[in-house]
Amino acid sequence: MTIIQHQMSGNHCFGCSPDNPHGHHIESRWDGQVATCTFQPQTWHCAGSPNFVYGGLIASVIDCHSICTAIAEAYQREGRAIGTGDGILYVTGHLDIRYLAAAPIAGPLVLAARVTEAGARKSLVSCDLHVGETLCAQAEVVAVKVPASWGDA
Ligand SMILES: CCCCCCCC/C=C\CCCCCCCC(=O)SCCNC(=O)CCNC(=O)[C@H](O)C(C)(C)COP(=O)(O)OP(=O)(O)OC[C@H]1O[C@@H](n2cnc3c(N)ncnc32)[C@H](O)[C@@H]1OP(=O)(O)O
Repeated sequence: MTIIQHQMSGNHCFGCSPDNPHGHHIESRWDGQVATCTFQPQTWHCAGSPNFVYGGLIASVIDCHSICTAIAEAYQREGRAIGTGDGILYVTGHLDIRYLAAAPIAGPLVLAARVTEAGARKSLVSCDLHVGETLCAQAEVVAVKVPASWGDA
């Protein structure tokens, strides 16, 4: 299955660049409809309790995974393989997360995202985050298309 981040060049993102040495290096697997991501939290990613994952980390992985899903879907809508031709870039306009259950630090966090509405300037992305059978977080993201030049170093 296509790993979205492996198809994009010039990505320096803390959450999703494969090349940022300090980043999370998330990988989003795209099947043409749904993107999935498995992220293994480390002990230092804990919240106030050592047993549960910090909410900001959850937001971070949801954010990147959802934006990369929007990018993948936009290339698909244009009939192009991800990363080919003129660059397509989206940023987060709005991120709305419901934290439904504390996420056990043992993880892994398993994310599934899909584009629910796609327009010329923005896409809406819905993302679920499970640990095991438990739905720990559910998010709605507004991904806004910006010029590819925003990705310039
Ligand atoms: C040669 C190839 C090169 C390729 C290079 C690629 C390299 C990179 C590769 C891979 C990258 C992977 C990237 C992952 C990134 C991770 C995610 C982040 O962390 S992103 C950082 C955090 N986000 C920001 O910093 C945004 C800050 N905000 C802004 O810049 C603006 O406010 C922006 C762009 C979001 C909106 O700008 P406006 O207001 O001028 O846009 P208007 O045209 O008015 O809106 C367009 C549509 O979006 C809606 N919209 C805009 N902002 C909204 C908001 N906050 N909430 C809801 N809707 C919003 C509007 O209602 C409008 O919708 P209607 O078309 O009318 O239906």
